[in-house]
Amino acid sequence: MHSNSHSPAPRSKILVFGAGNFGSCLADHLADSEHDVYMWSREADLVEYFNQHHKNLRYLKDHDFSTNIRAIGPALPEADLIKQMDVLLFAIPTDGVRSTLNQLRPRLDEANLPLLIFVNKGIEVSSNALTLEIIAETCGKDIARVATFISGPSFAKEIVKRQPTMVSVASLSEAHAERASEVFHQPWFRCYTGNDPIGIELAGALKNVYAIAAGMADGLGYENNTRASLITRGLSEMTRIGTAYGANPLTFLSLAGVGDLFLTCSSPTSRNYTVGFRLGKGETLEEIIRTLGSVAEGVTTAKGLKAVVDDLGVAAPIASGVYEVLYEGKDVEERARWLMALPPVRELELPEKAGVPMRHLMKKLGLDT
Ligand SMILES: NC(=O)C1=CN([C@@H]2O[C@H](COP(=O)(O)OP(=O)(O)OC[C@H]3O[C@@H](n4cnc5c(N)ncnc54)[C@H](O)[C@@H]3O)[C@@H](O)[C@H]2O)C=CC1
Ligand SMILES: O=C(CO)COP(=O)(O)O
Repeated sequence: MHSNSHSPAPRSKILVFGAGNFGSCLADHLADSEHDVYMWSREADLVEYFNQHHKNLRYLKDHDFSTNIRAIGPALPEADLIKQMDVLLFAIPTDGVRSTLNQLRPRLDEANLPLLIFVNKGIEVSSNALTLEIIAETCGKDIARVATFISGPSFAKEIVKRQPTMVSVASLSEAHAERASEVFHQPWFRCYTGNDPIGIELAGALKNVYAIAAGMADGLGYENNTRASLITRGLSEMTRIGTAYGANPLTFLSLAGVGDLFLTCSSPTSRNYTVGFRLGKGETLEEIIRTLGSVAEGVTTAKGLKAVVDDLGVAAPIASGVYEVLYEGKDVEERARWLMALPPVRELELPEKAGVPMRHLMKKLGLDT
């Protein structure tokens, strides 16, 4: 008999790396979906407290977590535990991915590889690399070709309350994207699959920089017209950069693109928006980072993005303005006036010469036919 309802995914053994807001929230979602969940943290006190109280000592402190999650750490898990896993989920900031994968690589059995899912949203500071490239460099091209990426409008604080949420899931291997979607998909958490992981990654990383810009505008006291314009021009800018990189322009209309851009540019729940808002109110970046209590990846990504944009030679005035405030000591209000005083341009323009970074990456992955 045909049914439209979703049949439950087979029960999987899942190891989540990272026990911050997003790692612990996703561990909770997966455990609630009947999977067996392990959650690794590098913080020994968090591990002990979590296993005793089913509460996270530092993040989402009010939430009662599923008793079906076992916290482990601070040492990274050994090969015998990893061998038992169907899924490894990475929920650590982009700048921690390379060292984590370097340590894990010898413990992975390539003949029996678990499904790898990445949910970080950023560009690595030291290399300007996206996560797909980091995976290729640390784990090899065969593992990178089947790695999967989840991104979209998904505040951890709302997922733990089971607010209806929808995300994009992408991989160069659509079969693997479908597996990742099956692991996560629930009536309160819908997944939409695709085959443009570079586009999904760029969208997730770049929206954090535009969220800082939107927060700055709100902090300066500008109102709804300004925010809506910034979101739209941010989308235009992010699509131009992504297309020049080699991503599919349509990806920027996805949940990971405009969906997450809209979310983070319009809510104080976003840490990136909050960084911008506080800068707009006159606080220093150092003070904001010291007191934020959680990562705002847009701050480091603005640096990597500046290098990427300069390399691609595309116009990205909003991203440049954010970079100049964060790293060149420019005044927020002066940069806002500078943006408004730029000469008029055609509204929608995609770059003619596109795809050089993507072609380099595909070559690294042995997909340059
Ligand atoms: N919080 C949210 O609503 C969402 C977050 N994300 C992304 O997920 C990633 C993680 O973010 P959050 O969990 O919110 O950050 P967080 O600041 O709440 O927690 C970060 C976690 O990563 C660990 N960590 C930090 N550096 C590490 C390193 N070098 N090696 C190993 N572990 C390290 C920390 O100990 C902590 O457990 C970020 O890329 C973020 O952009 C994506 C969607 C939603
Ligand atoms: O990516 C997010 C929600 O989709 C979280 O945004 P912030 O990192 O700005 O809090």
